[in-house]
Amino acid sequence: MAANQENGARSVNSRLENLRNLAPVERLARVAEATALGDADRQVFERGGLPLTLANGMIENVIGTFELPIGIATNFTVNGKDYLVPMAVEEPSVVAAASYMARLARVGGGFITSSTGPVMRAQIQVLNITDPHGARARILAERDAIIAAANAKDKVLIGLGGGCKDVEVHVFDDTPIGPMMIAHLIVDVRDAMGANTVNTMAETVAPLIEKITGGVVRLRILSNFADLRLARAMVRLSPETLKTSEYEGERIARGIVEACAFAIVDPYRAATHNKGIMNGIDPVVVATGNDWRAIEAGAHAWAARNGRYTSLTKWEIDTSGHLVGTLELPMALGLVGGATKTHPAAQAALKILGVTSAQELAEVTTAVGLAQNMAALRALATEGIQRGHMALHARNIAIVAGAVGDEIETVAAELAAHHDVRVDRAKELLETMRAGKA
Ligand SMILES: CC(C)(COP(=O)([O-])OP(=O)([O-])OC[C@H]1O[C@@H](n2cnc3c(N)ncnc32)[C@H](O)[C@@H]1OP(=O)([O-])[O-])[C@@H](O)C(=O)NCCC(=O)NCCSC(=O)C[C@@](C)(O)CC(=O)[O-]
Ligand SMILES: NC(=O)C1=CN([C@@H]2O[C@H](COP(=O)(O)OP(=O)(O)OC[C@H]3O[C@@H](n4cnc5c(N)ncnc54)[C@H](OP(=O)(O)O)[C@@H]3O)[C@@H](O)[C@H]2O)C=CC1
Repeated sequence: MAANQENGARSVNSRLENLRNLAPVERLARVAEATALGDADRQVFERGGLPLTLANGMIENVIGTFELPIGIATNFTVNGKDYLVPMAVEEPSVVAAASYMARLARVGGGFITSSTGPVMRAQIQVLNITDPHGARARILAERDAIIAAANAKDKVLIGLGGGCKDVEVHVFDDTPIGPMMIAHLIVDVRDAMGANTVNTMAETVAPLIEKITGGVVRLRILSNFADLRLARAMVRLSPETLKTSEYEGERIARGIVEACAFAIVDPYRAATHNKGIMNGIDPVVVATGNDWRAIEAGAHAWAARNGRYTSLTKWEIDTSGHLVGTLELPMALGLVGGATKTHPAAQAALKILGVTSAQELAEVTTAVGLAQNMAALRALATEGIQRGHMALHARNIAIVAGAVGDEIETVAAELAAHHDVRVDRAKELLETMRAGKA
């Protein structure tokens, strides 16, 4: 079904059946039709996303560009709206897994999400003070003047309803270099990721902070522990939806809850469990031109916020026997700023996604993280990860072994069918195939 663009609102049907069986060019046509993607944006994907001239303006000492595949996760419904989700990632089975869980979730209405406002913290480190608590009191007494100074320069952000909203002070009485006072600017960055925005504010108010405290300011930089900028996703599935030909739905639900309990108590497992969540989140962050290091830093800081590294998700069974999954984490994503506007593929990806605010982007991305975690736990708690993952990884192995063109699918299918996904086996198969043709 084509996108409905009436009144600026867009409605997409994300259940693009059979997309997996099309050639990439046919898939692009189908996605473009479904999302009413214009010719210029389509061409971005056909030709390769980033011209060298633009790349050269983005970072230093550019010698070329580095490409990743971009796939579309289908079936997502978030807060009653369908999304086709662009994911830029090198790992097989990630896009398939997200699409699969989104297909199951949509039976019960999809994902429910919410978020806080787009609020970031900038930190200003103040040294050489013998009375850090007195300095704290002086800063808080001058709160309004500090906010006014921070907001003096960024007229665009203020015009959009954003800007510095508050000042917090954290005192560390005992550090390796003596007492330290850290002032935080609490800034609503609207649709930006906000790092440059808040860094500029922190540098602007630093002389005022020195004057008020009598100390010396050193670092003036945002915190990637964006604990005031949280996104949340929730999903609820019936056992009937979860069941497969091999496993009862109740068994799968219980297996997912047990797997999550393992990650809640054991940091060795939590690291892998959370990596599985980031398997869903990072590809959307990359595809939309956002800063994935910032998202990773925020996620893991949040996972360790109570002093012990733990699971980012929670999986439970409610009183009616439904599986309920939740994910909450910092999600500092922008629709403007950074590379989001510079990179043509990021712009085209945002059009496919059809989000209209940074908060909406953060919420959809969090729903993808939750779906990805569910896929991994469902597989791990039942048949194991290797069947589904290695079957799709087999194409990679075939390429490593030297397969080209049609040989890739043929060799991969043979490897997967015998659950023997190894490069040396792929080479043997190739030799046999080529000898047979010669
Ligand atoms: C891989 C699947 C989905 C196969 O699962 P399956 O049961 O073989 O799939 P299926 O053929 O029955 O298809 C079911 C749906 O999956 C999707 N799907 C299925 N195949 C494709 C494909 N080729 N291309 C596109 N979409 C695909 C698609 O949505 C399809 O529905 P349809 O739309 O066809 O009605 C499943 O085994 C799975 O979800 N496995 C988990 C995979 C995973 O988690 N991968 C991440 C990499 S492993 C890792 O790094 C993380 C980890 C595991 O360590 C994290 C942790 O430990 O927690
Ligand atoms: N630790 C970290 O994570 C760090 C990350 N970075 C990098 O910073 C970049 C992101 O910074 P960011 O501040 O988002 O980028 P930009 O400075 O590029 O963009 C933000 C600016 O865009 C303007 N703007 C226009 N429309 C809007 C809108 N709707 N909402 C909000 N602002 C709007 C604002 O004002 P105006 O037009 O007046 O500029 C705002 O200050 C990323 O590239 C990131 O990698 C940098 C330093 C550290």
